[in-house]
Amino acid sequence: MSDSLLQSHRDAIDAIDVEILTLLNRRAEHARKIGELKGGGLVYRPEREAQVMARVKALNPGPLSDESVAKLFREIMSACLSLERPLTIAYLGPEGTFSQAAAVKHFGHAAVTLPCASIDEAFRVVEARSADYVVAPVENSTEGAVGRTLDLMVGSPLSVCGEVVLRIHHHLLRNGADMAGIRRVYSHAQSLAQCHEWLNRHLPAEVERVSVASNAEAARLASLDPQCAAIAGDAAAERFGLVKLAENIEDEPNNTTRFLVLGYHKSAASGRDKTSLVMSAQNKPGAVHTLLSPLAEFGVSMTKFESRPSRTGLWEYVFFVDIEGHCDEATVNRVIDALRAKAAFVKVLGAYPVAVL
Ligand SMILES: C=C(O[C@@H]1C=C(C(=O)O)C=C[C@H]1O)C(=O)O
Repeated sequence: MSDSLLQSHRDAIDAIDVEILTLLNRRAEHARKIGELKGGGLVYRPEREAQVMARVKALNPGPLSDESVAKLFREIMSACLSLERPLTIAYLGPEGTFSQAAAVKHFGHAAVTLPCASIDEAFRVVEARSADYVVAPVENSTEGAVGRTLDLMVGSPLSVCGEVVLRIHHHLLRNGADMAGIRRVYSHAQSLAQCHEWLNRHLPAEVERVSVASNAEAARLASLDPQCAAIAGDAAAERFGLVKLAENIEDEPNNTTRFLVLGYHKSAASGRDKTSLVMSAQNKPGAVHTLLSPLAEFGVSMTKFESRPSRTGLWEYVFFVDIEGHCDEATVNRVIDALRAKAAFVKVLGAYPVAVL
């Protein structure tokens, strides 16, 4: 490669960077003006952000991938929004958990993330208005529902206003160079379960598996004791300076966790939304079938169905149902009315844009 050719490309990049900088700041000025129009009220608009991301993906001429472009715009919007007011996002800590990674994926790096000791506490700080939104795991593709989040949503005054889908990669981490002499492996119970087969194949049976409150806590414990290892992700490995002895050890290669974003504000319709509901059925044969019949009647698709024991009676259940569309749209609205006519209890947990990234 000739030096002059290289230099000419670098000169072109320098000139383009000046243009990008000007345009970014022009964009930020508009966002700031919008903030003023909002008068210090609701600043974050999930439906608008989803539309901006979907639009740039659709318009993207390449060679950058649609995903790269969406990620860049996520950060641009995060920085623009922080000019209005930085958002505080509560999550199940400590720092380095997948919940924190999900919060950053959804709100970008300009948001302030607030680690909490439990999912309960993360809900409570938002309910008490000490943080703006909570990002909580709701289901994993290998392990199924996160019961605590579902239970909390039933009684919480917060509404779901977004979802985040995160690919989960687990690594075996240690404060040491190889696998010799590991006595104990720490991780969150869900992660131990997600790596169960790998652990059976690669570690002696006598190695103790100890479940702790989070993967980041597991990494912290492993960083203190060289006889111990942890199963956790990249963020925790970096945060506690651990060596990755084995990468991507999850049994299911498409291991993915879905998180929900909840706050006091509702999301308006974006054009591509989901509505999450919880309802109860009477305890008699065919009750669930009858309960769900309005969905078929109105041609509304269900993207999730999950049952949980209700806290009110033995062998009574509540059902968590996600449907396509926004509850403000006519058809979805009519379906919800029809469900209310059949179910003992229906609560709309929230309506929100389908995850774009
Ligand atoms: C600028 C706005 O406020 C925020 C920032 C956005 C952006 O940078 O594009 C989009 C939605 C809001 O979260 C807006 O409401 O349009």
